[in-house]
Amino acid sequence: MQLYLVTNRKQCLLPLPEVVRQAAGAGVNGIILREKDLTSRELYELALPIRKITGETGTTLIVADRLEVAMAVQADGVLLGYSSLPPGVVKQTIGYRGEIWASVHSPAEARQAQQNGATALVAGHIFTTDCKPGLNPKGISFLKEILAQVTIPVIAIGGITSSTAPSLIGSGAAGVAVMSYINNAQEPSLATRKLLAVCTR
Ligand SMILES: Cc1ncc(COP(=O)(O)OP(=O)(O)O)c(N)n1
Ligand SMILES: Cc1ncsc1CCOP(=O)(O)O
Ligand SMILES: [Mg+2]
Repeated sequence: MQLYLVTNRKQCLLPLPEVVRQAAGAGVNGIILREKDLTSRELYELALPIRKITGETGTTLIVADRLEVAMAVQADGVLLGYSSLPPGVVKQTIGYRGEIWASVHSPAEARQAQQNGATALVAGHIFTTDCKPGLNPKGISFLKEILAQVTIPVIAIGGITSSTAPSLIGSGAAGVAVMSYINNAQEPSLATRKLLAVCTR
């Protein structure tokens, strides 16, 4: 399984570019830059050094929500959520040629996203997480329902740690996306290595 870091600079004990540098250096497969509260200009300024770091390590960079920022920094793709442009608009109307990932929360959304040109899906939240307070986790059964609907890669998100990730091996998920476990770590490189050891088992 692949391992993706979803950024959250507010959880970080170090400056975000340093967390990204450590995770990328430790071998994470990709960075999903998700800082929804920033303006496009602010996100662009933050994305520039992160693009430089990921370029040096050959790590995939996906920008969440903001297609214009993804294009401006020549990221590998965009991750579209509820408040973003729909995948079909990004692909057909705009003609974006990069990766188009979609954040999905039901089998119907997953099917629709694939039909409209999504190249991968991020599905969750699978396990309990402080990032989705008061919301019941959807569990591995939900992941399986999504996998049954689509042929594109599906990445599991929500509550992924070195303790929960092993239960996803063999589930069919192409990867896992992690926020708290790495952003919030004293040593993001160590947290990344621990998760990679599980994911590559
Ligand atoms: C039921 C439901 N509605 C909306 C959201 C927010 O989804 P999304 O746009 O994917 O944003 P994040 O998942 O990145 O917070 C949701 N999670 N669930
Ligand atoms: C963006 C997002 N969508 C579902 S859970 C989540 C946050 C990541 O969860 P965690 O911090 O538990 O890795
Ligand atoms: Mg979501």
